Amino acid sequence: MNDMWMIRVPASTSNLGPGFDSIGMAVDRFLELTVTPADQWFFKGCTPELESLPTGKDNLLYEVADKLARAQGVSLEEFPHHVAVDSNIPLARGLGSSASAIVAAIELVNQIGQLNLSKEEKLRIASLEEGHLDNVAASVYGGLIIGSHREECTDLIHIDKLDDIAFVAVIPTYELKTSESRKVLQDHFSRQEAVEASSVANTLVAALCTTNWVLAGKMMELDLFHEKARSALVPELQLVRKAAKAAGAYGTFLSGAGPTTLSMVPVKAAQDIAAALHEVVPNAEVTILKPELQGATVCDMKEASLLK
Ligand SMILES: Nc1ncnc2c1ncn2[C@@H]1O[C@H](COP(=O)(O)OP(=O)(O)OP(=O)(O)O)[C@@H](O)[C@H]1O
Ligand SMILES: N[C@@H](CCO)C(=O)O
Repeated sequence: MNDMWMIRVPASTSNLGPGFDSIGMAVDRFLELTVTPADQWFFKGCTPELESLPTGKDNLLYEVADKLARAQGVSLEEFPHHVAVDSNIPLARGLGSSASAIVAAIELVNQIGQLNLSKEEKLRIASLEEGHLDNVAASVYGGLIIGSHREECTDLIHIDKLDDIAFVAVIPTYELKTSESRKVLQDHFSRQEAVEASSVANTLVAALCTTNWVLAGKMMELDLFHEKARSALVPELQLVRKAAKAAGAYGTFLSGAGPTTLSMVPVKAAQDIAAALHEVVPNAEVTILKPELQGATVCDMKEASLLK
């Protein structure tokens, strides 16, 4: 890569209701790193939100990159770079900002250290770093991913037949850290609860894989793994769900650990459903997101200008 180059990583939603920690989808918001050789490492946030993040080696991007570099026998110290960090993925809203940073960091080391990591290797490294695969896998692969991350192995299926659907996102002004949102989760399920919860998840997967959006939307609203426990942290979830369904949405779910809610909708109805939801939650940002089929990419600045 010549003097200046770019890493572009899509945002992601995850869970999609009952696909807890195992289903993710990339959406058309992006983290973009512009990387230039320099005499020391420096991370410059290009938005007010990102300007609040560390500029040095305590930035998550460097922390993840350095951990991988050391494991691969690469010394980042010897290859300092200036990294301009731009992103329209809000922090702590359930749209995978930290996951996009983890994936970007892996791409950074892969490029600087000329590691030639495969997508599967990037997936494994990112899933081990994040602790679950849903957001990071969607950011690596793009599209829809359905997978299982276990101590010994990470497996997934990648789906990119996602025509005719969009998401109406309701992004509240308040933050909800994933770490906080995971603290309220139920630790134990009875056999009957586990069987019912997994039956809903299995049917969601089958519906997504066969583009049966009506059935997928129904299953998205029947989660038993996490949304009930989290509804106290995101009080508007039921209100949005009811209003979105009345306006023609397939279904509404908590995006990742929240607080953003996503309503899966027919593309042609997206604008009308967004207007209906804006009425219901006037203080939140209501916006339309589309599935993003392109996963993380590294390119020179000429190619980068074509991506916009
Ligand atoms: N684009 C980024 N660049 C550098 N560091 C980031 C970036 N996004 C997130 N981080 C780091 O990760 C931490 C957690 O990220 P975030 O605040 O987005 O919450 P989250 O709950 O992990 O994820 P989500 O964004 O899905 O809600 C942040 O406090 C920040 O230190
Ligand atoms: N599956 C994770 C996603 C976090 O972004 C959770 O729900 O906690």
